[in-house]
Amino acid sequence: MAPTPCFNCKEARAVIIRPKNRHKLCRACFINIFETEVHETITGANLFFRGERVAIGASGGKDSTVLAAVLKTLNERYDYGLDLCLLSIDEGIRGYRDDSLETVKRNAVQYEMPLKILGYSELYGWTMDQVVQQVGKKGNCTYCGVFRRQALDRGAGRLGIQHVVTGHNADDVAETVMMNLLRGDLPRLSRGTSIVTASDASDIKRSKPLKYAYEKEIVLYAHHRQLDYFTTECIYSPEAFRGSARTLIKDLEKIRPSSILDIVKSGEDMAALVPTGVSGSGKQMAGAAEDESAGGCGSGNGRTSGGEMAAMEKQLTENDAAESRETEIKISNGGRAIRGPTGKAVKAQTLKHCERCNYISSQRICKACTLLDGLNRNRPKTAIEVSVGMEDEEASSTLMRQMERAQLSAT
Ligand SMILES: Nc1ncnc2c1ncn2[C@@H]1O[C@H](COP(=O)(O)OP(=O)(O)OP(=O)(O)O)[C@@H](O)[C@H]1O
Repeated sequence: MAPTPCFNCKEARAVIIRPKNRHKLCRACFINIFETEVHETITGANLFFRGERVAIGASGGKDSTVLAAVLKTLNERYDYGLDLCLLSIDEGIRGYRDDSLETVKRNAVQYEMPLKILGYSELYGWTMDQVVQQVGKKGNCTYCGVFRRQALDRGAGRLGIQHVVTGHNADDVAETVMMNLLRGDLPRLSRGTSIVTASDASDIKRSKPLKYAYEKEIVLYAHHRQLDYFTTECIYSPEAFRGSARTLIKDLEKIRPSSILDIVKSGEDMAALVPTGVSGSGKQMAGAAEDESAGGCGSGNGRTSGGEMAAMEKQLTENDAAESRETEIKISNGGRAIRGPTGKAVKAQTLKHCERCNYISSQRICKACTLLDGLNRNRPKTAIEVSVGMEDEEASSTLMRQMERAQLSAT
């Protein structure tokens, strides 16, 4: 059978069926179309200004690696004039983040971008391994998510950078829309849909240049550009509700590929109904700093039903091998109040700074400090349990330090 020509250039052989619209494309056209679409997202939303310093939230996974590669390409091709760097948060998960950070270090060399790594242990006095030891696997994603959002802001602050971009893609956004729709939280749905989250109270703006890129296309792009990225998923379990929303999105995509973008668009339309003081999108927002969709992690874990993405990556590798042999807010419509997940009418949030750490928060004490309080209260018990069986000098001095810290936090 004669090879199918590329839908775009009509010349080269098509080797990719685009997940977004089923067009058959050659490698070069697919790469070019993918990059052009991200460029259009960037220019359409006026994401950057010339001379801007931008930190790429880099986890070493496919999304942020593709984001770094595409931004480098577009910055050169269209002369954006951006000063790009990589910012990685080390959550302290042995056997996962330590390995993925090795990938980020290689990416820093490959893309000639400076890299800053900031750890939870340095910022909070806890690694995620210690948190999980204390709280168990269930619910640990909440700690990790809250800590990471703040860590990205703090990392950017230390670098004197005011814009952090993350690799959240269309699937992530659709998932957030779905989750918040199912729990009846329109303000949060609106924040998760917004391409930019920024706050009057914070210098740090966050954005998602891959907002309209399908996860499957990100994998294809990474594969066809032979990018160096880390595939292992987080060893701790994902939040069950998020996992179910993911499965639902993936199932819908199988039946109707446009579902993902349709859900994103519907989310945007619904977001438009939410007044900015409530939604927190745009520059007037409140509370987005602490919003769960803002800083990752959706956790790659459980992202796809039945490890679909892993299977796709495996298939791609196999194909390659084969190839080588070949205030109460009313909406205008009806004047009904916007309701939050508890069914109560949502009031416009007032921005404050956390009394402990000064981070932006709609509460007196921010979420991270509240979580840390709980962890630190139980620290002496953990410190003793953790150290059972540790006999060397280093172990006992670690124990002493932990005990001292626990005592300090208890006073
Ligand atoms: N440890 C981290 N350090 C810096 N940025 C991070 C980190 N974890 C997540 N992010 C940012 O948040 C985005 C979404 O994270 P999430 O864990 O949901 O990702 P993912 O879809 O598996 O992304 P990736 O493929 O980039 O790991 C990432 O693309 C990245 O930009």
